[in-house]
Amino acid sequence: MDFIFIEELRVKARVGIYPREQVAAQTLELNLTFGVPDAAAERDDIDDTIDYAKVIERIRDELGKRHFNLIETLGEFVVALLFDEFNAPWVKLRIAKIGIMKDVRRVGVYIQRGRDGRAIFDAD
Ligand SMILES: Nc1nc2c(c(=O)[nH]1)N=C([C@H](O)[C@@H](O)CO)CN2
Repeated sequence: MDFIFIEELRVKARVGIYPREQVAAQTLELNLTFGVPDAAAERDDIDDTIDYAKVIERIRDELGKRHFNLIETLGEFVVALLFDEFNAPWVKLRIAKIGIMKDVRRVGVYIQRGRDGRAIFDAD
């Protein structure tokens, strides 16, 4: 399996348990890796792979119109989007809030999963 990675993607989203986080969007940083079929590289055709530009567009679009209490729930939503809309066989996702707590640069969630529910292996 080959892997596509998207690093340090900045996305605006409303996420958090506090009232101010429910009304105001904050910037999240996403690091995302997902599996793609080896056949894509062989045929050199965008239709055989997962278009990372479309992935970014869909994440921005969906996160822009919802509120999540927990960063974990937001993370599971993004992973489900990759499985359900893009048929990704394997996903690794790290999502961080930036600078929201004193003396903490980033805080967030890390999810790694195969579409069948198992963590198959690590892409690193
Ligand atoms: N496990 C979690 N703990 C906390 C979360 C969360 O999403 N998952 N969120 C918050 C607040 O919204 C925080 O971001 C405000 O500083 C606190 N704990």
